Amino acid sequence: MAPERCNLFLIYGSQTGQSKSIAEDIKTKAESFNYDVEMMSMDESVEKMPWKEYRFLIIITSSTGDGDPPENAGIFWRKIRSKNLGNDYLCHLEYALLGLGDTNYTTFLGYPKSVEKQLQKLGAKQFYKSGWADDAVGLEIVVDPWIENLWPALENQVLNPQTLPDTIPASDTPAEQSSVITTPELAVVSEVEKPLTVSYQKQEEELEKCAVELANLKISVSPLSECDLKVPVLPVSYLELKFNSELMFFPEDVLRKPMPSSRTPVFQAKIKSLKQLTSEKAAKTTLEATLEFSPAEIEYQPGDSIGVCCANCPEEVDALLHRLNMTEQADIPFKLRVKEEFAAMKSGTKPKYEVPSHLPNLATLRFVLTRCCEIRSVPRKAFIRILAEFSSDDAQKRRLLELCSLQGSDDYTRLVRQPELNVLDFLNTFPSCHPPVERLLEQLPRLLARPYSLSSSPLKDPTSASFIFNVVEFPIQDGRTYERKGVATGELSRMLDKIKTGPTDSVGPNANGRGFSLSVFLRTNSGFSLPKSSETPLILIGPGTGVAPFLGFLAHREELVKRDPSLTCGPIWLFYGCRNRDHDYLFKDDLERWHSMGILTRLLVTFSREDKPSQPKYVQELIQLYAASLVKLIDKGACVYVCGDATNMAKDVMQAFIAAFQSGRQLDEEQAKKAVVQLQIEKRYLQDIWT
Ligand SMILES: Cc1cc2nc3c(=O)[nH]c(=O)nc-3n(C[C@H](O)[C@H](O)[C@H](O)COP(=O)(O)O)c2cc1C
Repeated sequence: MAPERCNLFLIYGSQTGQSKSIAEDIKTKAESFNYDVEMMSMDESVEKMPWKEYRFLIIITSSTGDGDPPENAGIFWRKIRSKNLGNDYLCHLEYALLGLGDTNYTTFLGYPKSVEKQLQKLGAKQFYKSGWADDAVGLEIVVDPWIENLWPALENQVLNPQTLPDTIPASDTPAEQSSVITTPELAVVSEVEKPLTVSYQKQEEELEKCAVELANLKISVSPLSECDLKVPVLPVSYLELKFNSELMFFPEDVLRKPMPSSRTPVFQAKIKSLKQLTSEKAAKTTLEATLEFSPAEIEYQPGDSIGVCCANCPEEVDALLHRLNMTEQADIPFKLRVKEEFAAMKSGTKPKYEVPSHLPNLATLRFVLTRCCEIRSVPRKAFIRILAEFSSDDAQKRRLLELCSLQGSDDYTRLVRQPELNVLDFLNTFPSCHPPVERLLEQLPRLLARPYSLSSSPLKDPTSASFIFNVVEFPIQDGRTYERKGVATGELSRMLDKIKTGPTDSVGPNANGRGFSLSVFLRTNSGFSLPKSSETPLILIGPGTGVAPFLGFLAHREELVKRDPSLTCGPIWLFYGCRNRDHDYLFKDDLERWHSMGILTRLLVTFSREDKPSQPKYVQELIQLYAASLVKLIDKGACVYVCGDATNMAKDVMQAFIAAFQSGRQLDEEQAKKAVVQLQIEKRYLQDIWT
């Protein structure tokens, strides 16, 4: 309980919705403790600067791009760095900060760390140790205990303001960060749920029945199966659905609305072509989509990407509706609102509960589950707590409680998060669980647009743009109860199947029925664009589909040279990697043509699955081979661009450049690392990478 009526200012910076959803949880919990909470994005908070009416500030923010602010936190960042702010500008503020990042990125927690330093510079005092959560191992490992311990810290601070700890400076290295996140003083003190006793004999009978791959998800072992559990508080049920077949629902009105992450309008782009680039023998299937639009709708630059507002797989939505026993109501319009008891508010105050912003007030279940909700999202622990509540079988209920408990954190990470299970996997695995659909709508996050780097140049054709992607596939294993493809890549591959098997006229979903279309918006990426001068040497590293933006760069250069043959151009080196030259050497003809024209100075390709021991397998090995020339190019002002997999490739490539600087400039490892960091600071080592 809040020791006195107390205001909290809660702000979030979120690119893909995780920080926002954590902030929402904190708000709910804070209100249950009787705090008054004002919550908004970091950018929205700028108008309220300098927050004079608040004493306590809670910040939840992630890092995106390459240690950059999320899209709703950039204005905030500019504001707190304004030169005219004095060192005491925020000295009245006491803050707690939770940073979200991913150790796969070289600038782990870049933005939250920078925010913390800047807050301290402006005089803000830390009242609770910052939490640094790592998406690579599971955010909840840090987030859950950080939230649990926030309340005693806050209460203590309200009661004993003199005990404000000395501000703990933001740490810089990942090693320091991980020691912070695992610190034992974050031990949880939470409400203890009355332990549930269940018959384990029954569980053993179940074990025999269930498939081996589900056994671990469904069945626990001692000591977890025997201990008392600390589980999350059951979230309030606040939404209400009222079906009314006389209501009229127009999906187009909802689909035209901008996504929170889109700075540019969402529009319908026709698919001009969709084709498979890889041979049937290739291990991965790569497709190329070309979109058609009017130049007024989108004006892009090479290096930009496109956000595809995708739809969930219809069969999966059907299965979910069926499992929720809602098939018959699937297409009946409904009105969605906050239950009366929660909507009630004092005049002038904000309501405690609102219909989530990604859900329309009027829609059908099929529509919201197809277009609005991320039905593939990994259920958070609070959601699993709800699933437990609606399970009639004691053993299943107990197992669900274990999976969301503090004691079951390892199981949650290993059995739920790592295999990326979703709510349908849970409903399939726990057949006695029958949650009302409103509970899903309260918990499922927004279906996010999927970004793809554009692989074309507007100079070649301003009315079209292409992107390439691998069709992601997840087999039935590790608890996944059905086979699936990626959401957007699956949707595009289903379109391709229809194109292959029938005339597009009969199946096309767009207005005139002639073909297919996609809801898209442009995502500019000024941090990955071509240098202003065509004379700057370029070192491009993009194995697999990471080559996409570089195809745009090269097509752009080709057009520039066509328009002005006297243009002076610096050298371009491309490091590209495939598995096998016969199956997935994408854009071979274009690349060789650019090479023979002199647009591309060096075309260096590795083939990782060809049995030729003397040849390098991966791009980083090629970089090592050409280290001396690359260092010379960098000394002449070259920009290095890296695009593709963040988990291994980007780290190995950076390591290869560190080694190149060591040998090329006779530096020790520390000095070589600093040289790469210096390149990053000068915006000459640029990354567009993904996990
Ligand atoms: C395109 C992209 C870029 C990212 N860049 C970074 C980064 O530079 N540093 C980092 O620590 N985490 C990075 N991350 C990881 C996110 O910060 C992490 O997944 C976080 O949980 C996302 O929270 P949000 O949904 O609130 O934005 C990146 C994630 C994506 C998708």
